[in-house]
Amino acid sequence: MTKQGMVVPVPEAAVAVPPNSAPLFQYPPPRAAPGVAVRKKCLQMGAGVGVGAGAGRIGGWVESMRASSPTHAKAAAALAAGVEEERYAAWMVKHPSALAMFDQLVEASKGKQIVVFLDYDGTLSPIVDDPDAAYMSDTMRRAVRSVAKHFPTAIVSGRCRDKVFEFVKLAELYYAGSHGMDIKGPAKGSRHTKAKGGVLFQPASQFLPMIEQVHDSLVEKTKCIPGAKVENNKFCVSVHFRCVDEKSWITLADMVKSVLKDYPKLKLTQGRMVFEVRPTIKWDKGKALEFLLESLGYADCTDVLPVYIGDDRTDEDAFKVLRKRGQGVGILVSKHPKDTCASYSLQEPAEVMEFLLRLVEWERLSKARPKW
Ligand SMILES: O=P(O)(O)OC[C@H]1O[C@H](O[C@H]2O[C@H](CO)[C@@H](O)[C@H](O)[C@H]2O)[C@H](O)[C@@H](O)[C@@H]1O
Repeated sequence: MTKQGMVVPVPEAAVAVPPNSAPLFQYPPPRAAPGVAVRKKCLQMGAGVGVGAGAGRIGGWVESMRASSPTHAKAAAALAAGVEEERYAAWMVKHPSALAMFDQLVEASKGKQIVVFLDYDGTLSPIVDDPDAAYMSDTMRRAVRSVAKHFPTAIVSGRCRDKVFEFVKLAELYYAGSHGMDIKGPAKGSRHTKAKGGVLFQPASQFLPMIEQVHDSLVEKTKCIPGAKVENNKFCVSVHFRCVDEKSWITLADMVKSVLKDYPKLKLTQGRMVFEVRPTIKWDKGKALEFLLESLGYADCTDVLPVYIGDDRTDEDAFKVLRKRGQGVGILVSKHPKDTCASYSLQEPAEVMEFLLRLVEWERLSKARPKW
């Protein structure tokens, strides 16, 4: 553990470091186990995709679109060859399971206030074809409700805030919709803060009319592509290609780019089989995390431990903030090796739920434990 209390996994057995050569928790974490070929460091995840890209970049677009599909045939072939398995094992050394490392992780939180940040799609609900049907299970809802009883808890999503609230249905949480551009406190108020419910921050409000226009143009332009779906997320727009035939991906990408060329104040990023159209303002999930910590009174505190769990490229902005602060626990939800600034991993929403329930149980027991 560092001075600031950053928890970084160094699973002793897996890394096989001689006992006294390194502290148990190091920051930044060792990037590789001896003898393991490690790929490059954190990519510029979530970086904008060139809107005015020319023909030379088309190959890049397709690769990028394919990369957001874990079931792509190429990946399956690589898995069969065992390459993927080896890569996964090496990746797990760098990003061990937050469940396997749970005891060390909570040990490092002693004396600190844990604040929990949860992405929605792919973290609390499984990824499904229809974005309107990405329901959260009742058991997951109960787990999140229990977490919020013990720790300040926020949902940080690319979705429009109202939509994500419709799915989560818990009034006691903070919600940061539109990739953090629409932040609201708990409707019921929370015992964790004196802040009354209500909108806390909407840094992109002047973009509303522009986003409406772009949404309508994108709907019109892409309606000839079977399976394409345009989603209005209030301060941003998603163009889904999960259900689009791969042969039409480039056409779809070109359509999105052609609409955006008239809007230099908007940028394009890519998520899981989705293009995200967003204002160019310097605001993202990482900024939302910092804003919420500040609202909760933990701006420059060393006695706080933010735990952020997410599965998407846009969550990387939050993982980066935790690394920069030298404080907190970033957990990527993924079954596949990905370039990430997160320190830990969980495979899927079911594991996220297990992790949340363990956190609640640990907190309950630690309160019941006599303090000598
Ligand atoms: O920040 P998040 O809460 O993870 O939101 C990111 C995007 O999530 C949704 O799309 C993703 O989930 C869909 C439902 O499982 C899936 O069909 C799609 O392919 C995924 O990209 C949401 O629909 C988007 O608007 C969010 O931006």
